[in-house]
Amino acid sequence: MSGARHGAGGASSMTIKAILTDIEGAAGPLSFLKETLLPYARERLGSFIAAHAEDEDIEEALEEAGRLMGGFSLKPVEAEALLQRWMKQGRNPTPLKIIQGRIWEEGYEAGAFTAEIFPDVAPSLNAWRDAGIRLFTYSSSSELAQRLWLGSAGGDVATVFEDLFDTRVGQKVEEESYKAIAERLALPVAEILVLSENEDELDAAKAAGLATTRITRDGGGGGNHPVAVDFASLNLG
Ligand SMILES: CSCCC(=O)C(=O)COP(=O)(O)O
Ligand SMILES: [Mg+2]
Repeated sequence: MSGARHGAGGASSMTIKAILTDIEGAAGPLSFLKETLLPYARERLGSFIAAHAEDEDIEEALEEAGRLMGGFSLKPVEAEALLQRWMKQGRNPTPLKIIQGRIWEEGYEAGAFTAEIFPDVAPSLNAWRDAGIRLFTYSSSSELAQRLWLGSAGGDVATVFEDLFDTRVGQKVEEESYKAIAERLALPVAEILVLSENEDELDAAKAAGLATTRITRDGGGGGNHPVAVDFASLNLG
């Protein structure tokens, strides 16, 4: 078998060849991000930048942060203030996500926390893969942060995924990001199903022509997209 029917969208059921899933909110609880990961990063941004400003990836991230601000070269203290502001505003620019990922790596290694994954996720992913569906993530978190999360949640869930997309392909609320991913997958947009809890992300995916399902977890309904309460109840026909 090399795909599955997606009927949740109504009359125009189509063959789904790939699933692109969000992590926080769809595959794991948003509370882990909001109550554990973000505070951990917020408290350590200053000391991490001071200690790692000359690491190649951090230096590049800081340069990119300066470019996003109009071409400034940021002193460590200015960089910290900027990143703290972006976090407060709930923004996900790539340099911030790269640096957060590196801070979380230290947290995972120190045993400060373990990621949480909903129990239906791994069995559903395995079943979809066995049905011939190609699996991908697309998260606002960096590829490193995704690998850490997937590897920490009991068994390495990362192995079922063909690739992990992050904001280097574009922001999740931008239509162009989904078109770029479809090109990378070499699949027609309508054959890719996007799973997320976030309506704005799904609106962008739908505008690009991809199939969408909102994973609600709390059982809420409404909105512009088919809804499933979890991965196990997703209707792939
Ligand atoms: C993979 S853990 C960190 C999640 C994160 O940093 C974030 O911004 C939310 O990611 P999502 O998977 O909801 O795009
Ligand atoms: Mg999410």
